[in-house]
Amino acid sequence: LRELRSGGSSSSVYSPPSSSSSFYNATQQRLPGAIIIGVRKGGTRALLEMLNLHPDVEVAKAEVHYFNVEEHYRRGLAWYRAQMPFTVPGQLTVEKTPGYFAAPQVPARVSDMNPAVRLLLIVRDPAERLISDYTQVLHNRLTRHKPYKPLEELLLHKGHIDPGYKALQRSLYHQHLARWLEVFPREQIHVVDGDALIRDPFPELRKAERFLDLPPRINPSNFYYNTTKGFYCLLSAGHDKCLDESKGRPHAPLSGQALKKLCRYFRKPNKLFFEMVGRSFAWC
Ligand SMILES: Nc1ncnc2c1ncn2[C@@H]1O[C@H](COP(=O)(O)OS(=O)(=O)O)[C@@H](OP(=O)(O)O)[C@H]1O
Repeated sequence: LRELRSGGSSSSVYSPPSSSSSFYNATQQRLPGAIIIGVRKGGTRALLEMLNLHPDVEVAKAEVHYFNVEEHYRRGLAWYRAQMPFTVPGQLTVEKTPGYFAAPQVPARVSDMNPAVRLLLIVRDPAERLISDYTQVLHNRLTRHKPYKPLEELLLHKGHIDPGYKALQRSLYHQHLARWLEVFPREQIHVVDGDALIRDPFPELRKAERFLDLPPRINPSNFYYNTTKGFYCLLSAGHDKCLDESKGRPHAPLSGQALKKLCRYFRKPNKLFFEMVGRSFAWC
């Protein structure tokens, strides 16, 4: 279990300070034993920060994009390991890169690193996710003073849903999951309900702890609802932390009619996804 949790260890990256303490000697950067693979805008940051409340978990603060960006992947595992936090034996290293889920080359690469690595997939209503995805791109463009088309123009072509729209494709969860299931057994992928995580994080965290074989250490008292933000924030050792303003921002508008078309479009893909994961979600 420890081997699986630590994902193997580094022998050369870290030179510990000269100390006789075996604790310091054992402090190293280790490959992740668990990865949050997506979905983009599903609540991956919230899940990572919440898992980080656990004393046996250390997380890579920034998205690593090792398996999905060629330039990073070419740098090899030593580079990947160097992006990880320092841990002591028995602690679990976790990283999150939402771009992994929909990138076709990633599942085999992750398996090459460690076929026993545990995978967390946080999903959210695919229509909401798409709108959130659009809102993020719109925001990025506006901050660079670049124009961007209204969502409806990107989403609809001659009044019908345009299957070529990238943000729509990222919401076709069954297609992406099928590629992961060619490489990993279903039991190795834990599905987190991102909508439930927003409503009440604790039950989702308890299930994630169980999946990761962690002793139950995250408690309901680690969360409080922040009425100003309209989301749960984190409480740990007297510190109070909300996610930044890019998480939980107002969504770009979409007409009721277009939303209805979108929901109808997702009906079949959603059903296929539910069959794959063996459970259903109350999505539109
Ligand atoms: N507690 C808490 N606080 C703030 N935000 C929360 C929280 N839990 C889940 N979420 C939802 O996380 C959504 C962003 O998802 P990601 O972190 O996966 O986005 S990203 O892909 O990394 O950009 C973000 O999406 P938007 O609401 O569309 O901004 C949030 O709805």
